[in-house]
Amino acid sequence: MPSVLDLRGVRVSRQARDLLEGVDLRVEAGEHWALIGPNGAGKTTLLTLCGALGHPSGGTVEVLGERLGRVELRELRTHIGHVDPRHRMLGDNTVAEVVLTGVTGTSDPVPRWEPTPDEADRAVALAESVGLRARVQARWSTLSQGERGRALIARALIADPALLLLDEPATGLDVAAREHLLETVDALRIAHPAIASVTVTHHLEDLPASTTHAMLLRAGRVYATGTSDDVLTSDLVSGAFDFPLAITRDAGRWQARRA
Ligand SMILES: Nc1ncnc2c1ncn2[C@@H]1O[C@H](COP(=O)(O)OP(=O)(O)OP(=O)(O)O)[C@@H](O)[C@H]1O
Repeated sequence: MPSVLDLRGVRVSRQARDLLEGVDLRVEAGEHWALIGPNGAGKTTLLTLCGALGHPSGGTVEVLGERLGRVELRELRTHIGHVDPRHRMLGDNTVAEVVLTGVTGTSDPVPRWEPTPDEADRAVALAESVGLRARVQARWSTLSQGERGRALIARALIADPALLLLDEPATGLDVAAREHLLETVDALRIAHPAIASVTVTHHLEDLPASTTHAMLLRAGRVYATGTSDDVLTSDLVSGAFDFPLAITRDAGRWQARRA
């Protein structure tokens, strides 16, 4: 079986600057990766390639066994759930409508497109599974930031993705909403054991306990990569951030403070 993600020697250049250089990343089914690094390290740029939203300037990127550059990116994207906090929509859609845009792969409901009864049922079931049972018909403008984050996870899951990408899913959430979200992510990893995921975060505290692997990026290069316990050490994280940090792991969760 091909890897879910296989990136080799990847370079991304913009305006004569390398945003990524020499990046290798292989993600297998059932693995849950954290992508960590200081501002501007290239995390979002790397996630863009994983999500088949762009091509590398050099090296090769295979997503779900398909080589970028040789396949239609749009089709490939239907197998990827991408939870992006910058997700924008034009209309004030309901939670159920937002979840269903995961079927059409669009930001807003497609005019004259109707879900099958099965798709409509699945949208409601997924909204319920992320704790939005009472909010299925609520409009986006009335949702809290935590409810929006959970609605976007349900949207990402409706197409049964093999790969889930989470870009700073906990940003802007209060502590209770964050814990709720992390429980949701842990639970879905148990419910869908074959799914692979990559989560970008600035804060180790925002990583679900089910995180299996980590990559530290620094200035567009891989600083460390491997299992989360090998990579999320005080020495390596301090090196990546150029700041003395003490990393601890307690009951599966990580914490960082000044060393
Ligand atoms: N289209 C572009 N043209 C030029 N530079 C870009 C472009 N997109 C991103 N950059 C630059 O590339 C670098 C990496 O950006 P990226 O968003 O991938 O970093 P990041 O690790 O996600 O950062 P942050 O933690 O701040 O979100 C940054 O210095 C950014 O300014």
